[in-house]
Amino acid sequence: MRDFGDVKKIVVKVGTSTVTYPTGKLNLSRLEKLARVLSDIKNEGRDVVLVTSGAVASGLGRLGLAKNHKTTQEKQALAAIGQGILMQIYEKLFGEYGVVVAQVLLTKDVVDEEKKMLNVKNTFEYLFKYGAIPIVNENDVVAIEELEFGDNDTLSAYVATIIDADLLVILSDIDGLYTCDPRIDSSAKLITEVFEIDSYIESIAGGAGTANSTGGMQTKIEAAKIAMQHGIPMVIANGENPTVVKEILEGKEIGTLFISKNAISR
Ligand SMILES: Nc1ncnc2c1ncn2[C@@H]1O[C@H](COP(=O)(O)OP(=O)(O)O)[C@@H](O)[C@H]1O
Ligand SMILES: N[C@@H](CCC(=O)OP(=O)(O)O)C(=O)O
Repeated sequence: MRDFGDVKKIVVKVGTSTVTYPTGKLNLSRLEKLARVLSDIKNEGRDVVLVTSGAVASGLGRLGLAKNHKTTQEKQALAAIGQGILMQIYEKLFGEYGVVVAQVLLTKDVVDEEKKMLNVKNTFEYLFKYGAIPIVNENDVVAIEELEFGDNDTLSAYVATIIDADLLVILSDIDGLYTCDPRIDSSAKLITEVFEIDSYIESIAGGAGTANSTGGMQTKIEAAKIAMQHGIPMVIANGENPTVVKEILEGKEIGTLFISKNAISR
């Protein structure tokens, strides 16, 4: 039986395939549900952070370009165009529920340099004090190799550790971790709980499922490793209906839960 009733701080990550259509246009009905459920969770008295992908895809969508415009420079420029599109819709949708949002763009140096990490930590703390929902993405424009997370799955796990979250939820276009990629093998079975990332778990995690996404299950397993090392439970679930976040907090057995044995006995 899962019990997340006491969760005070939650990080929710949404992938490109959850927030945009393959055309790169925004999935408005899904974003509306996401803003509603996260506002509701905030109203319950929890601190909420949203880590959102979709900037590059939104840039593609706005310009009406094909998916193959994806050199690093193209992606950086597309992200610069798309990030504003994302923030504009979040500002509008959360605003309808009276929730203040804040844009936080991060690069990997924040986890490598103590002073920067402290600045970021303090900013999150004040945003929570102000009752805001921080909306996080990688700062793609400056994220050259040495500075980059490269994917928002590991970014969300680092954010969870920085704010000392009680739960990380990764919403994707799939129900959770399967015994192999269900897009390739229809006999794949959903794994409901993982207590340790061993070589078997690493071996079954494949790459991205859609052209606009990054990392696939591999980067979600990397995220799980980071979260588990810090004793933070993580759930991968299908973001098709974002109200699933509320159900997860209610303790429903949804998706794949990653939890270290130490965290259970705490
Ligand atoms: N073992 C696995 N279990 C589930 N999905 C897997 C697995 N291996 C690879 N995948 C792929 O990972 C995809 C989800 O990751 P990704 O495409 O990066 O989406 P997102 O944009 O949500 O991050 C799935 O659609 C699936 O095709
Ligand atoms: N920072 C990029 C997201 C990269 C990424 O990890 O995407 P995804 O695999 O869809 O979570 C963007 O906003 O387009």
